[in-house]
This record gives sequence, structure tokens and C-alpha cells, in this order.
Amino acid sequence: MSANPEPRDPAGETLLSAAELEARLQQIGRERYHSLHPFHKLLHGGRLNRGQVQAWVLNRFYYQSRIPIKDATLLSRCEDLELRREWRKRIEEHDGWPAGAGRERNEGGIERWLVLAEAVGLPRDYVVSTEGLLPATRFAVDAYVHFVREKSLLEAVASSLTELFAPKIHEERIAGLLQHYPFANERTIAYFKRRLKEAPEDVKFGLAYVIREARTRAQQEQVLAAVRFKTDVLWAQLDALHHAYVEPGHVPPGAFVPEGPQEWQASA
Ligand SMILES: O=C(O)c1cc(C(=O)O)c2c(n1)C(=O)C(=O)c1cc(C(=O)O)[nH]c1-2
Repeated sequence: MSANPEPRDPAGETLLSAAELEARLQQIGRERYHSLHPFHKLLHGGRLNRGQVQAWVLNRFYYQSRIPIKDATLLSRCEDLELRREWRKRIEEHDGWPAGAGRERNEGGIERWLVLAEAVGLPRDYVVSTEGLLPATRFAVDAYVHFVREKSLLEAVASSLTELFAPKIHEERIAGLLQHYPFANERTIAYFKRRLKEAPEDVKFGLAYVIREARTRAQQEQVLAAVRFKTDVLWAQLDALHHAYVEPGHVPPGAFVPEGPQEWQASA
């Protein structure tokens, strides 16, 4: 008999320790994160042409644009002051803020993404309009916002935890873009550089929150399911891009159609 019997929740179910819960989250990342998707391998390996990179930047903008809306949705449901205080930073990171009150101006992640969009040759207004979006991008990203609106606060916080795995993909992307594409430079990849610093801070809080607040095994399973759901949201976006712009190349009606020379020019 062990001196320390396994901790159980009020329903008599075995509780995962903090380390076990985190290990299961990491396993989800290893098995399901979109870093494994063939589209990302092509992107980071320099094997996408101009139109394919444009399609990625254009579609991914929709994800960027909904992140602060999803975070505002979470905030609007939240009665916990500490959680609100911490979470509102996320909206600021993406939306930015003007100079003042002792802070330097921060143009914000959305603006940094638009700098990238212009660098790959997309008109800013067209990107912001979301007109050329793939329908599946819209459905997948909207599903994330709906999830955060409708599920428990615990699941809503947990769904952000794919960011545990984001710094690694951002590092791969920074190196891959700089190595292979003429549009890539310190200014145009600033979005990813900044996320390298922001994401670990965000995720530290989110992880501690779910470890603390998931008090039953059922809640711990909900946390894991929320992260699996989120990996599906991310994966589905790349499936749609691959289907439309790599193979078989079926661009849905109304979606962005690349124009002009598809090889990269030195001056991009
Ligand atoms: O480039 C990526 O692979 C990637 C993935 C994710 C993610 O895992 O959801 C985010 C980001 N980037 C990102 O830049 C970001 O700001 C972000 C916020 C969130 C979120 O769920 O709140 N995920 C992500």
C-alpha cells in the first residue's frame, strides 16, 4: 500500500497531478499541433510561391482579427478580477495602444500582421475586408469565438493553451521565412518576434489558472478536450489552404485568386 494514495475528486475519480495534466497537454501538442501540417512544412521550407504565401497571410489575418474579439468575449463573462486584469493584456497586445501615460506606442499585433500582408503584395484594404477569405477559415475561426462564448470559463481559458506550443513554431517560421523569402526582414516578421515574448507570459498565467481551477477529473478532461478542439480549429484552417492553393487547387467561389507572376522577385 502506498503511503500517499492517489488524490481523488469528490466523485471518487482519480485526479491528475499538475505535472500529469501538463504532460497530457504537451502530448496533445506533439500529436496534433498545426506545426505538423504539410502546409506549414511547405511554408517554412521555402516551398510556397507568392500566391500561396499571400493566401496564408490573408486567411490567417482573420484569425488575428478575431483573437481580441474572442478575448473580449471571455472578459465579458468573467467575474474574477484577477483573471480580467491579466486577460485584458491580450486585447492590448493585438490591438495596440497610443503613446502616453509613461508607455511607448505599441502598434499592436494586428497592425504588425498588416505590415506583413503589404510586404507579400496584398492591398491592406482587401485583407481587412476579409472578402477573399476561404469559407472554411471563417467557419473554423468563428467556431473558436463561439466556443469561448458558450463553454465554461475554464474551457474558454484552456482553449488558449495551444499557445504552449506556439513559440517553437514561431521560431521555425522566423528562421524559415528569413532564409527563403525575399519579403522577410526584421520589419515584416516583427509579428512573430514579438509573440516570442508575449506568448510565454500569456500561457504561464493560463496554465496556472487551469491547473488551479480544474478541481475534478471531469474538469481536467474538459481542459484537455478544449485544447484538442483548438488544435482542430488550427488544423482545419491549413487543410482549407492546402486544398485550395496547393493540391488539388480548388479555390472556392469568391475566394482569393492569386494574380501575376508567382515566382518570388528579389525585390518582392
Ligand atoms: O502562429 C501560430 O502558430 C500561432 C498559433 C496560435 C495558437 O496556438 O492558437 C496563436 C498564435 N500564433 C498567435 O500569434 C496568437 O497571438 C495567439 C493567440 C491565441 C489564443 O488562442 O488566444 N492563439 C494564438
